[in-house]
Amino acid sequence: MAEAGEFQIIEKFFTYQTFGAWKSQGVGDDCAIIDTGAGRIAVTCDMMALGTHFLPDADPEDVGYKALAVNLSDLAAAGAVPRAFFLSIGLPRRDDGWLADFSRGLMKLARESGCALLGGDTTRTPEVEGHHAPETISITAMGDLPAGMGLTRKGAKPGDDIWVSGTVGDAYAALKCRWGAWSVMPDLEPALFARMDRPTPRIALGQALLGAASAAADISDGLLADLGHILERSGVSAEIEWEKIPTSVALQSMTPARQHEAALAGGDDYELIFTAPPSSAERIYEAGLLSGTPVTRIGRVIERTSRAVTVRTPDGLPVLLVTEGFDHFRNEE
Ligand SMILES: Nc1ncnc2c1ncn2[C@@H]1O[C@H](COP(=O)(O)OP(=O)(O)OP(=O)(O)O)[C@@H](O)[C@H]1O
Ligand SMILES: Cc1ncc(C[n+]2csc(CCOP(=O)(O)O)c2C)c(N)n1
Ligand SMILES: [Mg+2]
Repeated sequence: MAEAGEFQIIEKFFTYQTFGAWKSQGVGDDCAIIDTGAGRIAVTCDMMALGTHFLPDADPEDVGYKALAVNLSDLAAAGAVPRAFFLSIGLPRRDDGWLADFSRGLMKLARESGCALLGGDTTRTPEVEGHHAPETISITAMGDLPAGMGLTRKGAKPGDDIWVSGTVGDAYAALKCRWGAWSVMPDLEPALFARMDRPTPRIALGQALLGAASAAADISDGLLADLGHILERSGVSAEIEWEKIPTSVALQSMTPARQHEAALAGGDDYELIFTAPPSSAERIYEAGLLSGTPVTRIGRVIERTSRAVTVRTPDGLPVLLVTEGFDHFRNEE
């Protein structure tokens, strides 16, 4: 995990050997997979903060929904069945209107996914120079797995196909539009914005991939960044075909450079990216059908080379990216 920024912090300060009775596969996956003795559980922890993860004018109902959705997406990447979550929330002030909306969004997804709120913590955010730090929400979510099962980022083999669910790039494009940097036809805006506000965790697909996929991750930092995590942990490289990457009509209406940036390096997609041997292709299509989730084959795993991912285009031109994917602490040491 020799990477810059966010991942270097985790490697340097927060990667400890496990001790005690509960062991996991070690940090670096979407979930810790733990054999408790009584069974196998997957646990994840994801935070959202105003300004970093949502805009000041975001609808609090969307914020509540998304705070749980991003955690359920990590459980989906492990193939786990969501069972319970804990909510820690820091608020600068009491605002019952905001809280009622937040809670409605949160509980809607909790009910839909059968994932119960079992505890948490509520604090006022600290006051520094007369200002309270903004709203910060942290959720820890847990699910269970069949004995001995669970998807991780390790296990991709040369020759495996690379698959992605749904479409990628919309949430990033939506954020760019909201910042006023990019634009789309007004009739395409609502669907685009919904992808940023209410991501769909691919829970049923993740479970259907158990025993069929060789490695999996959810796309939060960007397709290339999260595929990069699979490749690194599996000790392999990849070739991707740009024209196979599934994108929405809204994204396709933008310039090729913007499509590349959003789909490959944008993030906030909460789609699953996974690998599987070609002999499992029928099972993967079946998993997509059973879970009602589109799945697309976008490339293949190759032996490790000096380059983690090569993106091929029909005209053979290289794909130039202005960003390498989301990293909270890039270029900051
Ligand atoms: N402060 C921390 N202490 C211990 N482990 C951490 C810490 N922060 C992150 N990790 C672990 O490092 C790995 C990468 O974390 P990261 O938050 O990037 O997860 P992710 O699934 O790639 O992204 P996302 O959280 O957006 O789904 C995970 O296994 C996570 O549990
Ligand atoms: C206001 C605002 N600014 C930026 C973004 C984009 N964004 C924030 S965090 C993240 C990656 C996953 O985060 P994490 O690693 O913390 O789970 C992305 C793509 C947004 N949604 N809202
Ligand atoms: Mg994840």
